Amino acid sequence: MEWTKVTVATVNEAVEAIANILTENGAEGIQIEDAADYEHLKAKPDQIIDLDSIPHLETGAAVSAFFPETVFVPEKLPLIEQRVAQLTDFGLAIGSGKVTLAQVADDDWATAWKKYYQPTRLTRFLTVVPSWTDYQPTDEREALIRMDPGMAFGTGTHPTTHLSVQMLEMVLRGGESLIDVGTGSGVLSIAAAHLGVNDIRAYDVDQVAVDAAKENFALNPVTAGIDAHPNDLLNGITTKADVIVANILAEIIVPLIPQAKALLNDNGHLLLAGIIADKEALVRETLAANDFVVQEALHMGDWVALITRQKTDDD
Ligand SMILES: C[S@@+](CC[C@H](N)C(=O)[O-])C[C@H]1O[C@@H](n2cnc3c(N)ncnc32)[C@H](O)[C@@H]1O
Repeated sequence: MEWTKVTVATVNEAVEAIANILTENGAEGIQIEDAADYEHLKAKPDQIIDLDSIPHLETGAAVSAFFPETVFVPEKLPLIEQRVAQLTDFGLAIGSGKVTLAQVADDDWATAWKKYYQPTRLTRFLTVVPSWTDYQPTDEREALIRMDPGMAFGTGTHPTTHLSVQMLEMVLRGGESLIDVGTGSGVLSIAAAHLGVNDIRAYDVDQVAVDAAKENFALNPVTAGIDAHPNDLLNGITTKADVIVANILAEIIVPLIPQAKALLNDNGHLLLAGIIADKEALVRETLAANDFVVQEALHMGDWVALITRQKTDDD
């Protein structure tokens, strides 16, 4: 079968939003090349991957989407171009936003993105591993997150996911309850289970993500019994949790903050990632207005992640 490959030239901060636009318009696979990821990989001496084997960009980012023959892509293009251009209304830089088309054979894209996705050590104890490799832990304390990302965001190697897993490792001690808002491929729930959380609820507004998360939970013995559910943020959720984690764009985090305030147990933590540096002030203002204090800020490239908790009488 032949596929139409639509590539949008962009920059790091718009990658996720553009991938969403392409998926919503019928793409059945997404491939992301991001110079920021490659820079990040280059900086990590403990990386397991063969860097020379990775196709990469020197600057900027490119999001490619693969459309099956059943989709007439030229008809979709004006809408895709318009929606990409509108991302600037949300304060996202989109780079050139130039859209190009190519015809590719089935095997080309299936193997291209898999080649780019290699075992990656996210923290000292957690390594994310594509489900089709037979990678084994190098020491007894290394736990594996096995993933087939399918169409959902989150191979586990994106800087915002990386920061989220680091926050989980810093905050969790074992035995907590946790809500994963915007679970995507389920990677953060799997990480949380490895770190000892025994009550996990995973939600995503996108049914494709919910299905991918369920499949990935089944791939990992540690999350084998856990379910994922469709839900918009925390609307309608009434059961409290010790930790709420969300790796979503800042604009979506803002309405989440008051919801999280109502659903956190005493001494609980709200962990926020997916915040581009320009939006950090907006998120911090909303946190302060809802009586959260920022305990720690983590940075990777232009991305910021915040470990927060409710204010106490001692603050
Ligand atoms: C950046 S991805 C993060 C995926 C994964 N948690 C990770 O860290 O790799 C953001 C996810 O949030 C989901 N999302 C976006 N808006 C949402 C909303 N209003 N409610 C729930 N999920 C949402 C998207 O569908 C996407 O799967």
